[in-house]
Amino acid sequence: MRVEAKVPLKLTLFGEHAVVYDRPAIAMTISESLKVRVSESDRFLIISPSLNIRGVKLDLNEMKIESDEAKKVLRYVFEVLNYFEMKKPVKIEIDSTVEPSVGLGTSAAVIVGTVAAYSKYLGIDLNRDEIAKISHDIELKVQGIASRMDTYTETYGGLIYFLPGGEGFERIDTNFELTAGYIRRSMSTADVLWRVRKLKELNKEVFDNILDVIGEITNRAKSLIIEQNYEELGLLMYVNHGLLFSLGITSPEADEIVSRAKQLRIKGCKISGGGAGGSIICIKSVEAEVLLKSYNARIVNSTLIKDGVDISII
Ligand SMILES: Nc1ncnc2c1ncn2[C@@H]1O[C@H](COP(=O)(O)OP(=O)(O)OP(=O)(O)O)[C@@H](O)[C@H]1O
Ligand SMILES: C[C@@](O)(CCO)CC(=O)[O-]
Ligand SMILES: [Mg+2]
Repeated sequence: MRVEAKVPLKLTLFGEHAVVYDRPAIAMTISESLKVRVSESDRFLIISPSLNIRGVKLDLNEMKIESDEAKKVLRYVFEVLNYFEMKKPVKIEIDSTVEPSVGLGTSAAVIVGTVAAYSKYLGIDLNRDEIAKISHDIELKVQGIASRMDTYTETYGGLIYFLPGGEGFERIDTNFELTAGYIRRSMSTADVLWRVRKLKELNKEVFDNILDVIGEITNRAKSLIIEQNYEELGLLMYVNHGLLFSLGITSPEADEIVSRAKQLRIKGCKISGGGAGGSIICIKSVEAEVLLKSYNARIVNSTLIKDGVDISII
């Protein structure tokens, strides 16, 4: 039997990082996706063509490759297999339409896809809430810090508003067109999350005030998305980006792109996701695409997808 889980990737519209501290956030699934295929094998095999591993140690006698880096980047998959007590050995193939670690929720997608496909292969029927909860718990275990946003958005799909307090979420039933792309990153989202945590410990009051303003922006943005008022919404994107800059989450290149966007009167632009480079979203326009391309950004298909993870027996 071969089971395939197709997971839509996601863009964070507002509230990244703030959502980790129980502020609201808005995210949406897009046409880019990551697939996890699970099939019979006499030993555990993980195949992921888009992963680049730096540094290996080769035991020539045994012709075995050892890599600490490989162990680190595959921890998300390992923790899923551990959760299911590695009941049956399988071959796991991971194919993504984008590179790893670009601010599009690839870490969450690897987890959601492996949970969905491996549980189905084992004959365990999980509903979407169970897939989302198990996946969030695993992302939190691997990273040490994580909100429910990415794993729940990719499990359920659509344009989703996460309520303050870190519990509920609700679907926003409207369309929303963006121009999006990603540039190179200097670190993983987990690294950025821990750097931001240190900042919070330095000055909790200032940190919390900034997060409160991001929360207010996110709540206002929810209404503007529903009203399709992209003029005011775009202004809030610039403000949200500026607040992420104040928390050290952006990157010089991303800041330059967003500043140029404002200069070019592009309605709105901000980083999206973990930061340190990665994904950038703008209110849809030809100028935005030309700008992102001029910085060698990889343009992504940001068409809103209303369905979450899809599991099939192939
Ligand atoms: N195709 C893949 N195969 C195996 N592991 C992957 C793959 N893509 C991503 N990963 C795992 O996810 C990690 C990247 O997670 P990270 O959170 O930094 O990026 P992201 O999820 O794309 O961005 P964000 O969390 O900001 O949305 C990689 O280092 C690797 O461990
Ligand atoms: C940066 C962050 O808010 C979004 C990463 O896509 C982390 C999280 O919510 O777990
Ligand atoms: Mg991630």
